[in-house]
Amino acid sequence: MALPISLPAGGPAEPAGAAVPLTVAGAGLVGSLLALYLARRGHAVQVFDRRPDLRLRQRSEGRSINLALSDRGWRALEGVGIADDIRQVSIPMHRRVMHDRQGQLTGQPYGAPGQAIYSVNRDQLNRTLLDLLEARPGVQLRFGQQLQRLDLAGRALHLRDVATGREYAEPYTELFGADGAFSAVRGALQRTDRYNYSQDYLEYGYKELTIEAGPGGTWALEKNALHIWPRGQYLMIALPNFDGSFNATLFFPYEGPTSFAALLDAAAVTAFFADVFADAVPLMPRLAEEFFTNPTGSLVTVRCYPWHMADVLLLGDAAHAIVPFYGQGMNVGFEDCTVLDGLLDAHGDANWPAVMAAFEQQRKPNADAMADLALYNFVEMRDRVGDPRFLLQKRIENKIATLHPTRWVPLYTRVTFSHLPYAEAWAAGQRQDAVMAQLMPHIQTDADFDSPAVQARLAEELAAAGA
Ligand SMILES: Cc1cc2nc3c(=O)[nH]c(=O)nc-3n(C[C@H](O)[C@H](O)[C@H](O)COP(=O)(O)OP(=O)(O)OC[C@H]3O[C@@H](n4cnc5c(N)ncnc54)[C@H](O)[C@@H]3O)c2cc1C
Ligand SMILES: NC(=O)C1=CN([C@@H]2O[C@H](COP(=O)(O)OP(=O)(O)OC[C@H]3O[C@@H](n4cnc5c(N)ncnc54)[C@H](OP(=O)(O)O)[C@@H]3O)[C@@H](O)[C@H]2O)C=CC1
Ligand SMILES: Nc1ccccc1C(=O)C[C@H](N)C(=O)O
Repeated sequence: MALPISLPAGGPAEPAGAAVPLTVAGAGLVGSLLALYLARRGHAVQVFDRRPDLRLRQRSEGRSINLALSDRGWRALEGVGIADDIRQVSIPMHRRVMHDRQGQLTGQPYGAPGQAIYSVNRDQLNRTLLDLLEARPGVQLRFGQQLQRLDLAGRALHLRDVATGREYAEPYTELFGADGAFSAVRGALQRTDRYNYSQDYLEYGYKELTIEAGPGGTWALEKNALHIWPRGQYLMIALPNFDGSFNATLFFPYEGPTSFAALLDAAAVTAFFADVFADAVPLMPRLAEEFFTNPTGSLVTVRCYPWHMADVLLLGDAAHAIVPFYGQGMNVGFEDCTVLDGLLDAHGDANWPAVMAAFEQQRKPNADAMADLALYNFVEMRDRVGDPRFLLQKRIENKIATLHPTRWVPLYTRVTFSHLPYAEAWAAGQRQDAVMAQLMPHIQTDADFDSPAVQARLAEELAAAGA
């Protein structure tokens, strides 16, 4: 294909007779899983990423090292046959464990007995996906190739070889933008007429820190739990690793009296943590060093539309970056892959315009709902989980769910342990919140739930909510 551009065409030559490949921008979690789905359908696929091959480096770069994987993500991994392998290297977290300032613990199960979210190592998951991908015929992985500009009209990628600085152009037929929250593919769509785009940064940043393993690689905190230190205006969380350590993340204001801007030296950091996270500090011997060495990440919600234009489709964080508080960002992106695969079954592998149009119509409302849910869970995690009334409310909701299992499925369960569209889960959750707002003023203790007055009220509220 002739390119209407002046840069030299380049990149590895296509093998003679090979099918024209589909192109995936980004070999992160979603790009590599998507490419695997496409390759399994018999497509030739080329994937490029600006970073070097992560399988060649010794250790991770120290950013969002582990992730919570839940049912939607598992289903997507099952679709490419690697769920069982990943399960072997993941740690189930059955409940939240909240740490108050005195080090007192309270627990809150995530779902029914046996249900859990799973802590997985980002690098390990990405490596596994890349290994599988590389083993497929017709797949070309190209690392260290940065998309600098996309020519939508000319169907051409302008790439830069990061190691050599060489810039070159390359044609594409169908392009999948899975290049993350700061997507260059999306950047090109944004410059088209009537493109809808918004980005909302929180006034908070995040810092990843380490809770060290106990003696002999044991876990110094409860292993099968996600730990939360809710402190009203900020919080710290920790997810377990296989080696006995935990990855802790501090979500903290950028500015103000209690903020990153106010903690300027090691003494200030150590004193602050000793005051507010007293039980964690003895387990964090590298706290001050890590605090000043590890980067502070920003937290952004990106909404945009359309996701599909001129043989391009956005997926994963490129289409819908959300704040991490529900532990769903990767799961949404993985569900994108399952949905796209289903649409290819329905429309056929040659009908890309129909598939891409159906994809964005189906996914956009659900991605928007998940973005709202993630912000909702921010308030829950930093503040509400520390409130005994909130924990009482959650216990009451569990009782309602046990008594009326078909009429009351908890919001967390719908989001995390189901495949219900996120928009439906969110709408049901809002109806339940309204019911609980009516009920809770009549409930001061767990036992109050059984009183005839409360039961009568519950029946009325359930009927009114159409639950
Ligand atoms: C602190 C934190 C905690 C999180 N925890 C969870 C969790 O527990 N559970 C969960 O489900 N989700 C979680 N997430 C969200 C999750 O990390 C993302 O949703 C997920 O990584 C999105 O995958 P992706 O492939 O779309 O993007 P990415 O993983 O960012 O991959 C994008 C890829 O594109 C490449 N790229 C970028 N720009 C270019 C370019 N110009 N040219 C070529 N290549 C490019 C990048 O190098 C990268 O490899 C968390 C996020 C954060 C920040
Ligand atoms: N929704 C959210 O709040 C966030 C989501 N994420 C997601 O988490 C995943 C992994 O994150 P990680 O590997 O740490 O990725 P990074 O945060 O390291 O982002 C990758 C690259 O994006 C660029 N970048 C980072 N922050 C910004 C910013 N605020 N504005 C513009 N560009 C920026 C940087 O490029 P350069 O070095 O060229 O400046 C960075 O190297 C990704 O999926 C990302 O999509 C990451 C952070 C926040
Ligand atoms: N993975 C995360 C990363 C950052 C912040 C929260 C999470 C969670 O998973 C929270 C969990 N879903 C919860 O509701 O307790």
